Amino acid sequence: MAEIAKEKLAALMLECPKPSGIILGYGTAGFRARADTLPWIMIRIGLLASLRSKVKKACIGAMITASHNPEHDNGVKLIDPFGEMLDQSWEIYASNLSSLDDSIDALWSYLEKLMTQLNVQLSDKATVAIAYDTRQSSPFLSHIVQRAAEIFDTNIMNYELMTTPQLHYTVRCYNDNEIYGRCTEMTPGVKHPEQLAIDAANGIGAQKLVVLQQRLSDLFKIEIFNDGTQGRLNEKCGADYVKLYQKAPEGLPLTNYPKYCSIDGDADRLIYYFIDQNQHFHMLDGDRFSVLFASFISKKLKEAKLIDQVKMGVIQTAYANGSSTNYIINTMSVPVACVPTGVKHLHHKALDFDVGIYFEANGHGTVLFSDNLKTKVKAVIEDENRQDDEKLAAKQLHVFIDIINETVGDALADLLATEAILCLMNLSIEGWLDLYHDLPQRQLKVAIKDRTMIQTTDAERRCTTPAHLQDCIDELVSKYPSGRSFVRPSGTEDIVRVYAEATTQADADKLADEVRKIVEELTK
Ligand SMILES: CC(=O)N[C@H]1[C@@H](OP(=O)(O)O)O[C@H](CO)[C@@H](O)[C@@H]1O
Ligand SMILES: [Mg+2]
Repeated sequence: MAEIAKEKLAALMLECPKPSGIILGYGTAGFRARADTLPWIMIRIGLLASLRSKVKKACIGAMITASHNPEHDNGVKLIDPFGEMLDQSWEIYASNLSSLDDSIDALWSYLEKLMTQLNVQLSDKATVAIAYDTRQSSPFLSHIVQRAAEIFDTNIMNYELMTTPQLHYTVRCYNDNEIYGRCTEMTPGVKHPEQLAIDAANGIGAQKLVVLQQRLSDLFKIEIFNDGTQGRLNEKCGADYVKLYQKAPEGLPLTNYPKYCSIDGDADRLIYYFIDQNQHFHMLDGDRFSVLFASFISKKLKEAKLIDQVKMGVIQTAYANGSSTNYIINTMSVPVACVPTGVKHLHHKALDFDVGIYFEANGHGTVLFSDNLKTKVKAVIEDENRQDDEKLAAKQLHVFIDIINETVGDALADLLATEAILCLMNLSIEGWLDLYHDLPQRQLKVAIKDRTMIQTTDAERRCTTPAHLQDCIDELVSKYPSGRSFVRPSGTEDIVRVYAEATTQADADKLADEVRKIVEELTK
C-alpha cells in the first residue's frame, strides 16, 4: 500500500511542482498567496488534513479561500473537529511540510517520521470535508487537496461552494451531531425588522443570503447588492474595504435604506453602517457587536436571575477602539482581555468564560457559551417555580445560542443575531451607535524590506525589535491627548501595519504618519 501511495504522490508532485525560492508559512489564517503559486502546497495540506483526521479519529475541514483579499489570491486553512481553527501545535507541521524541498523522498521520509511520532498508519480511517469560495482558482485547488488526501486513504466530502463559517459549522455537526445540526427557530413575537441592504462583496455569501432571504421572507426584508453578477470579488466593496477606508462600498444605492451592512468574500466578517440626514456615513464595526451582544446577554442573564452565577468576558485585540474597551470595562462592568491578532487567539481566550464574547474590530467574531451556562439556561426554562419573565429571558438566551455559530465568526449568523437583538431591545441603529463615541483612528500599511525585523510583545501592543522603535513610538504618542499607537507585521500580507488613535482625526492621521516614518527609518 505504501509503495502505491508513494508513486501516486510522486505523480501528483510532478503535476504541481513547487516554484523555486518560494517560502510560505502557516499564518494568521493558513496559507495565503497568489493563486497561481499555490497548487503544490495544496498537496501538502491535503496530506496533513488526512493525518490530523487519523489522529483525532474525526472529520477535519479544509477551506479554500483568501477571504477579503483580491480575486487573484487564494489560500487554504484546516478546521479542527470542534469547528475551531487548527491547533497551533500542528501549524508547525504545516510550516515544516511547506518548507521541504520538492522531492518525493524528502516529503515521504518526513511523512513517515510524522506518522511514527503521531502513532498512526497510512491505512487508518480518515475523513476530510472540503469547501471553497467563489474564486476562479478555487475548484482546481480544492481538487488537488482532495487527490492528495485520497492518497492517504481518506473519505472526502466535497461541499463545493460554502462560506467559511458554514464549513466550520458543518465539521462540528459531522463530529458532534448530538448537540449540533438542529434547526433554529426564531423567537415568536419578534416584530418585522426594518429593511436592510447588504453588500455581499461579490462573494459566496451572496448565494447563501438568497437562501436566507427566501426562508425568512416573512420576518426579514433584505436586499442583496454586489452579488457577484457584475463586479469583482472584494473590489471596492466588502467588509474589509468599508472598515479600512471607513466609507460605503461601491455598487450599493446610498439612499432609501435605513441601514446597510457589508460581509467579506468568504462571509465570516460583518460591518454595519448608515447614512444620516446630513449625508454623513457612520460605521458600526466589530467592537460595536461586542458591546451590543454583551448588553443583550447581560440584560437577559439579569432577567433570568443567572447573572451572579456566570463569568462573562469580552475578548479584543489591540485594534479595538479605545472607547469601546473603556465602555465595556467602566460602563458595563464586564472584564476585557486583549490577545494577539487572529481569530484563533480570541477564540482560545473566550473559552475561559461562561459567556466569551469576541470580535476583531474588522467584524469577525462570535460568542462562546460554556456547558455550565447552557445547563443553567435550560434549567430555568424547565423550572415550574420560575416566573414567566425569567423563563422568557432564558428562552431568548437559548434562541440566541441557537442562532449564533459558536465554531467561528459567521457574518450571516451575526447578522441574524444583531437584527433580533435590535428588535428585542427596541434599539435603532442610531441608538446603537450612540452607546459610546469612537476615538478617531487610522490604519496604514507600510511596505518594508523584511517584516520579520519587527517583533512584538504584550498582545502585539509593544515592539521588542528593532531597538529603539518602541521608545520612539512612546515619545510620539505622549504628544497626543488620549493617543495610542502600535506597529506589527501582518500575518497575511507582506507588509507592516501601523495603528493610531487620538482625540481628532487630524491627530490620529498625523500620529500614524509619524509612526510610519519612524518604522521606515529604523527598518531600512
Ligand atoms: C488588522 C486586521 O484587520 N488584521 C486581519 C488580518 O490579519 P493580519 O495578520 O493583520 O494580516 O487578516 C486576518 C485573517 O483574516 C484577520 O484575522 C486580522 O484581523
Ligand atoms: Mg473572511
